[in-house]
Amino acid sequence: MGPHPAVAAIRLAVRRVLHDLLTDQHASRDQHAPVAQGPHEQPPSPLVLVACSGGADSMALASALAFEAPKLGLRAGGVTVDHGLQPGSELRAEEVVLRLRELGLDPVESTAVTVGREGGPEAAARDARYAALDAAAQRHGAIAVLLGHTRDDQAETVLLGLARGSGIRSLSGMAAVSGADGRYRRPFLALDRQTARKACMVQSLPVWDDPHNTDPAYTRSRLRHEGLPALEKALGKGVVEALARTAQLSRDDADALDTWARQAEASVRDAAGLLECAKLYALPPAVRRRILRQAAIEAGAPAGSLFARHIEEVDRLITGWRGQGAINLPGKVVAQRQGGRLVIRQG
Ligand SMILES: Nc1ncnc2c1ncn2[C@@H]1O[C@H](COP(=O)(O)OP(=O)(O)OP(=O)(O)O)[C@@H](O)[C@H]1O
Repeated sequence: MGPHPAVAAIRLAVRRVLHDLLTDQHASRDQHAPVAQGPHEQPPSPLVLVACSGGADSMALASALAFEAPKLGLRAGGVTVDHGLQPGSELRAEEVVLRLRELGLDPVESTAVTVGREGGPEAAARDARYAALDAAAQRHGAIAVLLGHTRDDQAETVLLGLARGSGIRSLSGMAAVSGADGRYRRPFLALDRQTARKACMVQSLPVWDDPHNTDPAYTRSRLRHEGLPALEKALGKGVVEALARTAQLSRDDADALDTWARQAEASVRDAAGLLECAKLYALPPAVRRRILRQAAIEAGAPAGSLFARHIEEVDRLITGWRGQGAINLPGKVVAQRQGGRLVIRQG
């Protein structure tokens, strides 16, 4: 008898990503000159880490990685991050370490971080977590770090982006591949959370439910427990899948527009490299605003504090010119129109 369908589904999702990783590995090895090896020196087999909170999604992911990696000649390890946000969090992290070792992962480690305040509690925890995962990947020379985000997480991310009102890039949710050199992989992005939970249940894997996931103080938690269920009630069960599909479509659209904007950018600059307002005016707004945003970032505006409303205001120097003064942007960057040129620079 084969494995339970939920277990088969999580393993297949992981197998696909491991295959992609091996293909990438071979491609990059072919590009580089072969490394001289002594007669008995065997290069260690590549290591893939799973980032595991101990929750159902990442425990399911860890179990599938432990099963699939050795079959493909890969080593499987795990990292759990102790955010130190609740009393006893270090004990829980140690428990996760034990569970991962029981699955046969090696190396396994827990890493403690200090969570700051910047950008709110969720963003601060996320920043600290990714910094720790990056460091762990480097320390162990891992070729990838797997994350347990599911289709449901993707749907939540799309809704959060929609509510921010900031364009299709934020509707494109999380990428299946991201981070430095495509280090982060999300094998479960097309898998529903129920399947991951089921896979843990039938494999008798104990899981830990993060109290933050049910804490109504967190936006994502409210969305998960109130927002999405209300949407499903109003629009039907397919809404999660539709939102995840929206993410993929939006990502493709956003990528295409970014490429278009990069190509158009050179053609709207004069001989001195200044942006010409008349040429910008002739471009579609989606392309023009991307060029303006990029120019502001290059002038020193921090991307994370540059919002759609900032760019809209700069855009009005092009499309609604009536002699406005200089516009202040984050990072002390100033945008102003001078003699048919748009000048964006640090003020
Ligand atoms: N403390 C942590 N240590 C290591 N990895 C983590 C930690 N918290 C989250 N992750 C990684 O990020 C992914 C998404 O986490 P998040 O808390 O947003 O979602 P989740 O649905 O609650 O996931 P899970 O059920 O695995 O906890 C997890 O699946 C895991 O891969």
